[in-house]
Amino acid sequence: MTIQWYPGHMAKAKRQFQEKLKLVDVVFELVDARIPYSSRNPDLVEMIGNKPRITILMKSDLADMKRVNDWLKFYESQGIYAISINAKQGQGIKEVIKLAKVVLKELFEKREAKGLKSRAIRAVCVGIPNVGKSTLINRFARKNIAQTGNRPGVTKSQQWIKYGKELELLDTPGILWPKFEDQEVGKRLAVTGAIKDTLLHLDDIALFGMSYLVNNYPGVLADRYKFEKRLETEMPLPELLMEITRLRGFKDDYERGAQVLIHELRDGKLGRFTFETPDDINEESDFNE
Ligand SMILES: Nc1nc2c(ncn2[C@@H]2O[C@H](COP(=O)(O)OP(=O)(O)OP(=O)(O)O)[C@@H](O)[C@H]2O)c(=O)[nH]1
Repeated sequence: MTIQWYPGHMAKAKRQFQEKLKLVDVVFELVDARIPYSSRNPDLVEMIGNKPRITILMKSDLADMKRVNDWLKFYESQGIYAISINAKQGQGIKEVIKLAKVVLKELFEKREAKGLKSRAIRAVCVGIPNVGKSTLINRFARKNIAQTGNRPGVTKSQQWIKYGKELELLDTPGILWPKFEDQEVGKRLAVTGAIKDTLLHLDDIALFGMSYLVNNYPGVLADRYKFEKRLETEMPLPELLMEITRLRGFKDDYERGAQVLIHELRDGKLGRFTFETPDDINEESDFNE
């Protein structure tokens, strides 16, 4: 599902998320490991205030692990708890819980010192559309289908998913909008499939993806579409896209060529890529503000 965001939508989404926030100890902020900067909502930090946050880099099976590790180091340098997982295959779920326990250790020790009954950690997922919120929630749910049901003071529609005795997760996530701060961010969101193709021309997305690959992952396009590697730099990219279209057997159907290239890129058929590095954005943003 991709939502077109309007001010009314944004205000409502914010309100709904703030209601959920009241119920939890920790927020799982989901971002796409291929675009950890562009897929975050910069308003989140202000929205959650002092509440602890863990940033989860989703879809790491599609991302460039070297760059993902650079991102994890970057988060650490900023004092942000972060972890990369592959929710589709269920990898990293236990590590998320382990990290949540570390993050909340002090808070839970204080509760104990006050003589409060021990209980599971309560969490909520939040992220932009398509980032993998439902996939992650389902991963937690499969472990223990039994839901805790409604609890006094909890809105009827809010259900908790229990993961053993350790974690309770709200079964509905917070949904926040992506911010199209600039063209570049918009293109990164489009190339990974976070926003509707109709918002940008297909060939613009394809050409952006191709240019990124040629500059950062040379040889990948040539290997996939079986042309001479030197063409990646010698041929203007629109012509190269035309060539790829022909090589794929679509004659001069440039749109179809662009579409297939984008889909193959998104699905990981060309390899694993990350479209931004901490160095690209270091000066643009503070992740803690
Ligand atoms: N390769 C890969 N794909 C994933 C992963 N997690 C989710 N996906 C895919 O990403 C797409 C979106 O996942 P969802 O879980 O529906 O995302 P969502 O954030 O709940 O989306 P909305 O309902 O639009 O807000 C689906 O096609 C998933 O299969 C992952 O770890 N790896």
